[in-house]
Amino acid sequence: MTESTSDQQLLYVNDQLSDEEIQREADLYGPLTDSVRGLIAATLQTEVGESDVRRARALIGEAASLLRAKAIPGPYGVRWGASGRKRGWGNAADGLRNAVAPPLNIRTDPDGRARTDFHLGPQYEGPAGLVHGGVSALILDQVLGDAAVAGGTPGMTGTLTLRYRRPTPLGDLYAEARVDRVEGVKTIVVGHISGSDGICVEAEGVFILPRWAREAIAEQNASTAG
Ligand SMILES: CCCCCCCCCCCCCC(=O)SCCNC(=O)CCNC(=O)[C@H](O)C(C)(C)COP(=O)(O)OP(=O)(O)OC[C@H]1O[C@@H](n2cnc3c(N)ncnc32)[C@H](O)[C@@H]1OP(=O)(O)O
Repeated sequence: MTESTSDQQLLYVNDQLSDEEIQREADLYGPLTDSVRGLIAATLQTEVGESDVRRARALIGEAASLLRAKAIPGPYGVRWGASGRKRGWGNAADGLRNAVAPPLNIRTDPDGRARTDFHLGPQYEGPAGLVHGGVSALILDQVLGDAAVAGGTPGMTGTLTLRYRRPTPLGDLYAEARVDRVEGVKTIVVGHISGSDGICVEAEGVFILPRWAREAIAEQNASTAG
């Protein structure tokens, strides 16, 4: 195992928070994230005068100092509470505390399906009025990955193949994914993003349970059996 792999594993933490504490945190930080999302869109769209822009900068600086007065030193990681409820709240695609992430609210089924109705505002623009292709890839990576998790075969993205069939308009969109097949440690998932005119982007992903996770599971199984 490399040093960076073991560093990464340290960011998977069971912090034993109760469901009530987790909900309290979600109720506190979710609206904060939404406020910052609003700020990102306002920053992009504002046409106020120079002095108001300067004043806004000062206010944002003040808010950032207030929040940084007590903060974790690095990434949020992935955390589990006492009941097993998972929080990937730093996730760039759907983290509850990450204002860069569009609010995806992905729903899953245990048969390996995931879907989400979502809205992409002007901050996700690539070509004029259209969704940036990298943003579509980000969302499909997450939705396909969540389908693999839901089906009981989680993994890191090994390969993600996309076909951009038609331009994806900003605004209200839908994405879905399903596990197509499992081949040993590889889970092959297919999915798409669609807009009001139909499917815009199709995706196929190969999700692989990494070697370190396979070894950890094998060790755990051996110690349970012994
Ligand atoms: C707990 C685990 C994490 C769970 C995360 C849940 C997140 C949920 C949300 C997720 C959404 C967000 C998700 C993200 O953003 S994940 C972030 C983006 N992805 C990465 O950073 C992955 C980086 N790569 C790796 O970590 C390793 O290379 C992986 C883990 C992919 C394989 O390294 P490993 O050492 O394990 O591989 P192996 O040599 O034993 O080979 C095993 C098998 O795999 C086949 N193969 C190998 N590489 C590839 C490839 N690139 N495409 C297709 N196939 C590949 C290989 O031929 C063999 O097949 P077979 O011979 O058996 O047929």
